[in-house]
Amino acid sequence: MPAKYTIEQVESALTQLNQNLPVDDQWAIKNEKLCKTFKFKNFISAFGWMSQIAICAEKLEHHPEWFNVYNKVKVELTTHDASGISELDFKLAEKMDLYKT
Ligand SMILES: C[C@H](O)[C@H](O)[C@H]1CNC2=NC(N)=NC(=O)C2=N1
Repeated sequence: MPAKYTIEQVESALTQLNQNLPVDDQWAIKNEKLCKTFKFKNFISAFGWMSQIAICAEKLEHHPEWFNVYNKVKVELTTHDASGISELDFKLAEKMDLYKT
């Protein structure tokens, strides 16, 4: 079972995750979750990306909380088994950025 990250571990991993992202495309911690809203050109692009991430999530055995409306996907990552943020949330976040064109 993944261990819940300490505040220091979250801060450090967040800095690393955001280091190559523009200021308007960064991950943030909100309500103890790793959050970002992804915007696409239309619904098909958003849903295509979600399908790719669904395969990643299955491989990682770690699943996102996300909310899609048309071309936007609001993502809130947390590890239910750890009651907080863990390494798996950062792994999934990396995949999300990687598959976002
Ligand atoms: C057995 C299975 O691996 C676990 O239930 C996984 C599934 N996906 C999960 N996803 C998330 N976000 N948190 C979890 O704790 C979690 N647990």
